[in-house]
Amino acid sequence: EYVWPDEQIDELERLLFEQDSPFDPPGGNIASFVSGCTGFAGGPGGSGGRSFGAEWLRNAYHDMSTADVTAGTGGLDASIVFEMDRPENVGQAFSESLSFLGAAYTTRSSMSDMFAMGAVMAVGQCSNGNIIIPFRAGRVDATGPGPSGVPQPQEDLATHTATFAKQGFNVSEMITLVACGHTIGGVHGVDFPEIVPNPPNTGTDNTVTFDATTNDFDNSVAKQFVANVSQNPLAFGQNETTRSDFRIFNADGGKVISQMAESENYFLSTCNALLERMINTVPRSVKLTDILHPYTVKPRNLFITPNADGTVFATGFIRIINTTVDATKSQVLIHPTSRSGKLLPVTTGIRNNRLTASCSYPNCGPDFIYYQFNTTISAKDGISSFTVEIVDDASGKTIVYENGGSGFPFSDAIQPVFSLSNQSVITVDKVDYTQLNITALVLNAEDFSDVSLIVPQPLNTTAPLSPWIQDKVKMKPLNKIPGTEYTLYSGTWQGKVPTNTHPFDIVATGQKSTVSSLFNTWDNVPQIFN
Ligand code: HEM
Repeated sequence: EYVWPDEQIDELERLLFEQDSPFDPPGGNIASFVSGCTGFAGGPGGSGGRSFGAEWLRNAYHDMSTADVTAGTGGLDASIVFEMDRPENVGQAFSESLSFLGAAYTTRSSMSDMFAMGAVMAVGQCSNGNIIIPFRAGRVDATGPGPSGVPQPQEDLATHTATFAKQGFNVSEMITLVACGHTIGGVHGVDFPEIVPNPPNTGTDNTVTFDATTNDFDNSVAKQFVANVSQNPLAFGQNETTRSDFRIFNADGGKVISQMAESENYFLSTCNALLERMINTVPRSVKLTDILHPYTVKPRNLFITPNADGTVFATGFIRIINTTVDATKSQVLIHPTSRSGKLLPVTTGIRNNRLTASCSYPNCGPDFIYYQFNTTISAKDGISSFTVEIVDDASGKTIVYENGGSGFPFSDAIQPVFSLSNQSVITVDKVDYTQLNITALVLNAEDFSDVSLIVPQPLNTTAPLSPWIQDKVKMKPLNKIPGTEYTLYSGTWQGKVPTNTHPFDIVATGQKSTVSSLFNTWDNVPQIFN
């Protein structure tokens, strides 16, 4: 069980398991772009005959393709974003993957982790949950292009065998991996006129799909190949030179592809295993985490607002896996602990019927229920953490979630006060700027020499992928709240429109200690429209 918070896990866990969430705008659900695995006729950036699911899978393979497992270099490292103009990377799959998956790129979710997750979601969605590739986090993004090395259809079998061997896959694995890739999507004549020369279906980028069930991650590609009734342009296309699938599927005399054709289960299980290996092929220096699983109990939006009467209002949401809690029969109790470790009065979590979350396709994870709590605490006591108790009213059984023993941290040492904060767009000399105006509560301000508002920004705004820099604004003390040890600070961060609204941090540093409130989403900051 995880201990919350965990900077390496939390954001990726949310993206992977909480795709449909009441807290995220609809566009925040990246899995929705591969929903149903169908082509996106009118979708943004898409045109008929294209499927984002197929593009995300191809994107992950091409990114991984430059791996040299003997040297321990390359692999899934997002270097593809610097390699899009190469002949081996023809087509809009890569720029579209970057724009859709890149929307989730943060200091806590590398682009390469997003590319891997895109493949997981594509295959999960397209197989209708028959393949759930386990996801590990921790991929590290390249800062420039890697060597060439993506296989191309006009190359001969010996070249392909050598290329796959360099990537760590033997001949049977090469056959499997190609069949697993070429079960969705197809060849687009607009990009490969030498393979699909005669527009067969104008208006769909002249696409010829690999098999008759292009929206299903299934073994049709193998079945049709073995039965000799395949439309796969890389197997039976008019151009013999580019029949790479034909040469590869026959590389072992047709053994593996026949096995895949005979058994859908075999097809699915070998694809699962090899695609997992594919997305976990990373430079030797990179250490991936264990397989991600959902938190049983995960807090969200823990806020503190000071009152005028020497108290603070503490509120938050608790996400609970729905098999752990019975919506009608369970009670969820929050046990807050004061700053000094004293137990404060218990408060009951309230379930809101609208606040449920889940992922988007079968088998990808559990459903969640959100409970909200709020409590008023004397500013003298303050708050440091809480535990969550789930009581089954029917049986009287109780489980306490202690987050590894110390409770879930919820500290009033430093907190943004959203009711006193805002965001807006201002125009200076005809240039638009986004302003983030944050007021924060700081306990025992005399302990700190610096209080800063930090909004990570790309180091290089014109590069397709850039590391982050910590764009820092010093916050100024406003006033001490009477009858408390809290001081309000305020700071304004400005960014040129279009602004990168990366989650922001508030950090107070002093000789004795550093306290922080990290990764706060702009969604909680009220907007002012000028
Ligand atoms: C010798 C190896 C391979 C060659 C020569 C090859 C070649 C191609 C070509 C020419 C296309 C058409 C792209 C387009 O028109 O947009 C394509 C599509 C595709 N490839 Fe491969 N491929 C190989 C291996 C793989 C592997 C190992 C995977 C993944 C496991 C994969 C996944 C895909 C997918 C999903 C598409 C469909 C893309 C779409 O519809 O937008 N390919 N491949």
